[in-house]
Amino acid sequence: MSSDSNVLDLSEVIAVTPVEKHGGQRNKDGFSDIELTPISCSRFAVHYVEKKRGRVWRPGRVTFKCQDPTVCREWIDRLQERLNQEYLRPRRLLVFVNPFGGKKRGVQIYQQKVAPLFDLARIKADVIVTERAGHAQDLLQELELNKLDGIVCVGGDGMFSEILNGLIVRTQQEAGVDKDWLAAELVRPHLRIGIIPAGSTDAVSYATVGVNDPVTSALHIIIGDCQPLDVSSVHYRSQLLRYNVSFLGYGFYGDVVRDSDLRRWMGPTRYDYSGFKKFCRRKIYEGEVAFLPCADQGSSPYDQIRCTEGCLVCKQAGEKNKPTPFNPSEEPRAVETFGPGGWQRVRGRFIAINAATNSCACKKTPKGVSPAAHLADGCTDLILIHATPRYRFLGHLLKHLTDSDRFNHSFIEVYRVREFKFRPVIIEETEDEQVEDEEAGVLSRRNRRRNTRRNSVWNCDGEIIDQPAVDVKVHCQLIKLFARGIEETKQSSCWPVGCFCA
Ligand SMILES: Nc1ncnc2c1ncn2[C@@H]1O[C@H](COP(=O)(O)OP(=O)(O)OP(=O)(O)O)[C@@H](O)[C@H]1O
Repeated sequence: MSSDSNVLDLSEVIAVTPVEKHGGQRNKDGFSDIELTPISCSRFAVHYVEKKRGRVWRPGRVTFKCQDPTVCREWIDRLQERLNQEYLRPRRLLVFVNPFGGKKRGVQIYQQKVAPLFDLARIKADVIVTERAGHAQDLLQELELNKLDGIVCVGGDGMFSEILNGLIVRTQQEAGVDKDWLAAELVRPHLRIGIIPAGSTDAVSYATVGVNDPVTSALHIIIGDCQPLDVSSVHYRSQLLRYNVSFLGYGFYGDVVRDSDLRRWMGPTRYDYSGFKKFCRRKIYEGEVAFLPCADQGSSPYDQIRCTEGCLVCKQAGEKNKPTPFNPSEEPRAVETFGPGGWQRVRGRFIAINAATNSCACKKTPKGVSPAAHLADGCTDLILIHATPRYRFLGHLLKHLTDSDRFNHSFIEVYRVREFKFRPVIIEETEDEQVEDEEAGVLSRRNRRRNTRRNSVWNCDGEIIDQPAVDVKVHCQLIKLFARGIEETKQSSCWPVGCFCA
């Protein structure tokens, strides 16, 4: 409900509860401390989503009074019945909590901010606090998932990535689809994923909800929001490496994540430290990128229009990519990969090769790496940053802070693509070495050619992929989140400093 309106949309009602006359003190998060259920109550509370500034949601509450307790009971029952008919609302969730993500507050965040709301909305949650990295992903291969309506992760992008990978791999296994085959048409998981942000960057939460606020995300889950999301699969030869939903970066951003991973003890500031360090070094990587452009999309990375709630570009892509019913007795189908545009190639010396499957917005880069990228159009924005002096690269990085045309540089090429491949060129470096001249029996300086591998790694949604030669393919709307895309607001936030975490 907006602050200037008295109309309450039933789809944004959290719960209806009986209230005792003097009960229901609010605490600072807006929860009611006393909720009693007397048989003869004459008041009831409607808990609803209250929209605050900056896309933040809070639980609001309005109390109704009835003269007759029977009428009151009837109101409660009817409204509850109506809420039960909202079939997209989850009733049972599996929740994974990473106790070590971000500022290590995952368990507290869940217990204090999320669990009371799930209880209020009568959602049954089976909670697992992870014991090690990879725990959630492993459990997703063996747990019974049939009775669930969704899976929730409490943590950052790394934790979300575990749930994403675990769920997609499990779905393909059950459907008999070969996940390693790049051309396979993947089967969409039926469970939605909810993200309660409790990490350092929370880029997926930013890109899909517009804010990293645990209460807001919990409310999106409760009212059963549904946002389809594109997923890229990253392969090396005939092997799946990872599924990814937002950012892939080789070169500068790969080096930053590799360096920052060694400095986890620094907390979220590790990204800024490693970013500064890698900016000063400015390594150049040579290689060839081949890509398949989105020929029929009617949108481009240079658009001024942003992907927001109810985006038409995503809607049209969804209609074109309706899943064909899966028949396990059939051979897995191959998706046609060579569209009318055909493959294109760029060979060069790059500071960075980035792919943004959505805007990749985060707190310090509010507009994202590619502001016009869509959540669910079946494409990724491939950004090639060619070798250039440091000051010009800095100019590009600083443009991440503003809405000005950040791709308007001669050293940057941007393409909206469905698929791409990268092959590095291994640089041979010449080094002066002291070697022993056996015949003369003296030490002399010689030029010796050494094969020195100077490869970067891929930053895959904040995780490291060591293999530089990758094939990447976007799977249109492969998963669904408990979100609704970015809601339009009048005010926009902009942070004063840039960040290097992409
Ligand atoms: N119990 C655990 N102990 C150690 N590591 C864990 C545990 N549970 C999950 N992890 C791993 O911790 C890594 C980081 O977690 P997470 O993404 O939640 O936080 P973050 O890295 O601080 O946030 P962000 O990814 O948004 O920057 C993940 O890759 C995940 O696999």
